[in-house]
Amino acid sequence: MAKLVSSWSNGVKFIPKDYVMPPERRAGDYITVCKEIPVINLEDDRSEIVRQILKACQEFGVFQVINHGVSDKMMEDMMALYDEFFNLPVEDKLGVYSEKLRKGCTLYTSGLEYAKEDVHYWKDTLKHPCHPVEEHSPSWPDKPYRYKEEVARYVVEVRKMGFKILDMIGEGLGLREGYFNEVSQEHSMAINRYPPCPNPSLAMGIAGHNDPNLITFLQQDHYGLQILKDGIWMGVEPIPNAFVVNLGYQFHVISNGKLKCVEHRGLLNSSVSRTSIVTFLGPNPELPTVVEPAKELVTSSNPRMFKSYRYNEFIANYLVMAYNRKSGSRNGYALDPYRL
Ligand SMILES: O=C(O)CCC(=O)C(=O)O
Ligand SMILES: [Fe+2]
Repeated sequence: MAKLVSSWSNGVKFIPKDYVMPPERRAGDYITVCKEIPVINLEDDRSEIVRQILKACQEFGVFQVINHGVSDKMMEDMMALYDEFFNLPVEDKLGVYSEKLRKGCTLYTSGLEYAKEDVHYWKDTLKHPCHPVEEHSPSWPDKPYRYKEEVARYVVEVRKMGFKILDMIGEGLGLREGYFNEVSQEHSMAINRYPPCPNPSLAMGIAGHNDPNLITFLQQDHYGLQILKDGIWMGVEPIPNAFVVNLGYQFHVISNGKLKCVEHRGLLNSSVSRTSIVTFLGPNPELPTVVEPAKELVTSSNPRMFKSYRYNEFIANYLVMAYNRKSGSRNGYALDPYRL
């Protein structure tokens, strides 16, 4: 518990040695904010939105949405809730704390397994499954007392928005309605907390990665999220109450390479705590759900790019690779075993 960055870093003037990244794992050069990442208004005309979303997925694999139906009040309340959660006394968080990521509701620090890391990340994360709410909410934190009620409402609203966006991507790709039902059964959340860091250029919040799932919806308060595009790291502008939507590996496979999945990372700042509230939709990692390129998207001019595989096997393999990943490994390496 004492290992949580949020419980020991307040007021520290220097970064402990085991948080100093070797030079090749630091942020390095980047473009602070990329103004080209599309911001899509979900109250526009539907066919126009479908066109914009598809273009964004083809060019970037990421976009932001505004007027998405999740109320400003709900989003602000969620940020306030997590601020309170991470500031709770240690005793109140013990019930969910673990030294490594595990199934179910977990509060952990740094990467996937603190004890095995040579250098740690300046981040704490609360992660839990969300859907069906009645099944999972008993495992969520007991404090703040309003946690279960507020998060349950957020889960419902984000889910509505998520499936609406999935429908529109499906329509843009020419897939039948409900195409993504099987591959979006798992709905989980991760709330990342990056306390202020006395020297942000030496440490790292979360290293470059692709999300393994289908699609991710991220709410952020301050700057820190960056994407890798054409070999250059670029910041994603924090727009109050917008969601950043990024595609995970499964979308790249199902779209037969037509849509990009984007590599991204999280940087730190020296003055404020940053929080990201992240919702993941994807296949259930426990089940042998088959993932493969949609038959509609395989043509003689766009031959099949990936073998079919079972998602539970993919995720087991992904985790092994994530644990063993060397810095600088190529974007998309986790899909290599399945490429044709
Ligand atoms: O905190 C962020 O902005 C990025 C978090 C993220 O990429 C993740 O939780 O998968
Ligand atoms: Fe991510």
